[in-house]
Amino acid sequence: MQTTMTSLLAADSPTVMTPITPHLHIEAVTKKFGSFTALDIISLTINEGEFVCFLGPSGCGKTTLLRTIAGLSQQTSGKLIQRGIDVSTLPPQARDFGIVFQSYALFPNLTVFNNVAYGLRNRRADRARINYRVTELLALVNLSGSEHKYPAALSGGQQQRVALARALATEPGLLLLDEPLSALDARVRGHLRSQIKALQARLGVTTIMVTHDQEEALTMADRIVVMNHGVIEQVGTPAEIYHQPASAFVASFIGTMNFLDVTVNSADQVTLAAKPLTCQPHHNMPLGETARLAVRPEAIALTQQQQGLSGEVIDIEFLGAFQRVTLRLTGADQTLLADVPSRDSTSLSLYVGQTLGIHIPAEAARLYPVGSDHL
Ligand SMILES: Nc1ncnc2c1ncn2[C@@H]1O[C@H](COP(=O)(O)OP(=O)(O)OP(=O)(O)O)[C@@H](O)[C@H]1O
Repeated sequence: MQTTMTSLLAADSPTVMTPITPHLHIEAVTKKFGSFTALDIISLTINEGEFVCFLGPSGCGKTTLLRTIAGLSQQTSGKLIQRGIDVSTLPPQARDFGIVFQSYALFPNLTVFNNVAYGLRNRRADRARINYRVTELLALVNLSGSEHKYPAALSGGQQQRVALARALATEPGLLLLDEPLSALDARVRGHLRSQIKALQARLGVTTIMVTHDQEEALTMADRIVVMNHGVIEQVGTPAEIYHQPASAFVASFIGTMNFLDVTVNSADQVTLAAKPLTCQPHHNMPLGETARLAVRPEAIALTQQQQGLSGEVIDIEFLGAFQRVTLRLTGADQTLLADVPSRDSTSLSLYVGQTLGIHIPAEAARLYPVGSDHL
């Protein structure tokens, strides 16, 4: 049980004071493989009870960071402080975590019961304690009654739930999940996603999950750490990452984003297709120069009025809840995507070849330097 309370999250609520206590400090961790830098001076604090996702494209260093936290890979420099203890040089078995890998990694020759009991036996827990704990955990992951089965007799999703129970058996302070859902088919993945999230919230165990799946990160994480080329691009809640991407990389990696060439007129004014447009205030963007304006398709409103910015519909894609409309901007060789909710599409009576007014709200339009949006 953690007793030190280092800060409070309560700014706008006088009655509810939720303590925030750091669980893990990652301090300037660098990992080199020969001359290649896989992690470049990573610093991050993960709080007690948080669900944090490391998200990024293949090769960005997220697995290396998770393995370094577990002690399965030794950092070249930097420190790891867990609950106030410097664990930087401790071997994995001396660190306080449970881990679930992508490949279920269960012992094939042990029953479900014995797989889950494994860590407890290693710690010489008594028989009654083991029975109680394994029964409790199998109930938690909805696998009561499977005690005597062998892993081969279970589905992928069931095996991963056993792996989760096994990782939690010794009540670790930290749960590490290394792409735990990526080997499963989409339906099982969706189901297990909500099960893991509910279990984590119920147990309150600090959890770090590595994923390259943005939807997984957005739906499961309290905070997302977006990584690219061994550095952290942004740390934030799913809403912050989605609505206020700190870099063009984050903007292009998460969700669908339009990037449009504009000319910078002032701190919050640009010209797009010869029309003035207000955007979020920016800093350090040279006036008179070209920049990239990022705006999400769902933020754009299409209208029958054609004053101001307009475009010709060149494609309409039906996606159920909304229609994704591709428009070519009038007076510019640029296209953009706009999502029209299905309930609004009738009033617009959309058709290819039609010219429509395009409204881009200032709060949804952000500027980035040219060339920075490439993944
Ligand atoms: N043992 C190793 N020796 C040399 N290079 C390595 C080693 N392990 C990882 N790397 C390199 O470090 C970089 C980061 O690898 P890492 O596995 O952390 O990426 P990742 O973001 O988890 O990607 P993926 O989703 O593909 O696993 C990659 O370029 C990888 O090739």
